[in-house]
Amino acid sequence: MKPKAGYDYLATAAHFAAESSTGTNVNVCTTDDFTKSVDALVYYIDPDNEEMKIAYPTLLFDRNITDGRAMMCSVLTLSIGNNQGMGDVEYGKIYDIYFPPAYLRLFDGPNCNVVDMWRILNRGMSNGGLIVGTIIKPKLGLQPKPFGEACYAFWQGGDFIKNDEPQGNQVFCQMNECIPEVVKAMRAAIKETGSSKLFSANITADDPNEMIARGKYVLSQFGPLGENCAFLVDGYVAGGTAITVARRNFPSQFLHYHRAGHGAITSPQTQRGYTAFVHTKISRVIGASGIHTGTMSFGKMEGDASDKNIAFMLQDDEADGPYYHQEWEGMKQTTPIISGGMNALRLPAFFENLGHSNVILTAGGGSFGHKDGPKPGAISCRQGEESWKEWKAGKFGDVSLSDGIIEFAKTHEELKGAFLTFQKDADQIYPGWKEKLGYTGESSVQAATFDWAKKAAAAPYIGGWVYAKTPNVEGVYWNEVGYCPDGTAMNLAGNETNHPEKIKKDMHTPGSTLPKSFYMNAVGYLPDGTPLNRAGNEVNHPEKIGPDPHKNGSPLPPPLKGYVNDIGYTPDGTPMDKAGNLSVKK
Ligand SMILES: O=C(COP(=O)(O)O)[C@H](O)[C@H](O)COP(=O)(O)O
Ligand SMILES: [Mg+2]
Repeated sequence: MKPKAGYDYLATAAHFAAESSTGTNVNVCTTDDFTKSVDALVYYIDPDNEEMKIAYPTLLFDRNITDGRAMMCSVLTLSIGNNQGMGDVEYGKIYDIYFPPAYLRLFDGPNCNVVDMWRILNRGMSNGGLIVGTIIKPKLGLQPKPFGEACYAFWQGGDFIKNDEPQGNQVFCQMNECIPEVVKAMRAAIKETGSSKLFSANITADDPNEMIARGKYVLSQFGPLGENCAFLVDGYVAGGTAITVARRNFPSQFLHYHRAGHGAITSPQTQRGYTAFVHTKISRVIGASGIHTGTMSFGKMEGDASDKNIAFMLQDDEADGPYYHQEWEGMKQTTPIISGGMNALRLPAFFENLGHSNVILTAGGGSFGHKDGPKPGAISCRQGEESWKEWKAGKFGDVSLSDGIIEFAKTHEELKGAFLTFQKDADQIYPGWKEKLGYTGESSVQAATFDWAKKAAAAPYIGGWVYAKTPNVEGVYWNEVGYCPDGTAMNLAGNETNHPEKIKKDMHTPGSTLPKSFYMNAVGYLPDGTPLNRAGNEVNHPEKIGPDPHKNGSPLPPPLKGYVNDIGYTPDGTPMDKAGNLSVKK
């Protein structure tokens, strides 16, 4: 904390503590002995280094009326509330915060974390290693079908996909069309790869009811794959309350804390607020399963190699912050999610700095930017971990980390592909890589030369479609294709088994395209009048834009599966096809 010019350090510090506890700028006649017992106390000052330490009696902090538990918004309202705008304070920022264990226990803490992901991925319960993940890119602008195809393509090699933090229910990619595509892609990918897959769906909203509605909808679509589904919450912009809404309403789902916006207060350029360390520590207290921790200077976002202390504070049972030693007394870990400009080439040094690879990676550009596409992009990241482990185990002899990784790349196409794709990184991190890998090309290989959508669509289905019930309807029940979690193909699942004579061929073979889908928004217009065949990512592919399927006065497309109420009877016995407005239909 720094006082404004002309103000005494101790007096300002005391005012700061008073304003964040029992006091105001003057003495008030209502203060009594009890009030004084809950004053926040300044117990240390070092004016030269602009440091002060304040002890808050935990009694000051508000508790729930529902269950007596603590709430972080109260801690923050006091510790980083009014004091941020006081006339005698130049600036004040929290660099560390300590929670006495008895008080810490009153917070929810995480219920799930990477351990659950390892279990779902059949990697045991400890040291399961890197979760190779991505973010669906472009950040916005994909419609449901290409979104599902992007998931399908990445899951061929990777484990985990998250919605990018602004993706939700945009008009061109509504949840009720997009999520089924994701589930379809997940089912097919699980079958093909024989490995489980994970998806983190963004349920952030202003309204807790909306968040809960989104969460319930997503789970209803994932069905038996529910545990493969995490919920992403933009925890800085929507606030800790949104995190708690997710933590308490969906305690069994991995709670993915995205921190977009945090730089406004945590950046080292900012003299107010609190640091990324404090922000991240708080996320464990309130129950995030995983939080973005930046890349500790190895990626594109602000950060420092010493930020590994953030990871220790999140994952260890006791750890040192810059000022305080925290005991977590068994509170589960929050898993660091490393993200922001990461790719396979940057991973080995990152792991070496951290000392382990038990973290979640989300590499958007690092996967979808790989010259050969998202599958090799994902595999290259996994190889980034493997190569570091092999180097550490001495497999390449007494060579530098950089030389060890190059050695590994000689026999691993995907990692080699990362060198060819991310040449700028390769030049910086792996000097001499071109000669050592025998690469003679001059110009940089442009990322995204790979048309993953085309490739995903290349292999046709064997056997064709069996649901030609209504020739006009391209739509199908999306769960007619895919697999149950135990690998049972949908054509052999459920009541189909009672009618073996009717069982058709499995419509999906490894590598085959996902089934055609009919989107209710494939026909129609955005509020500004843009026809949907020219909306969103379609404009990036003018060669693919088809005619607008709707003309003035033309009939609307047939419904997917009829009206739910076109069969049956009303309570007075009227058949549904004669009820309501159908009774006047000629
Ligand atoms: O979309 C991305 C990264 O995309 P890409 O992998 O293409 O760079 C994330 O939102 C950032 O990681 C946020 O930063 P942080 O993780 O520091 O909160
Ligand atoms: Mg993002």
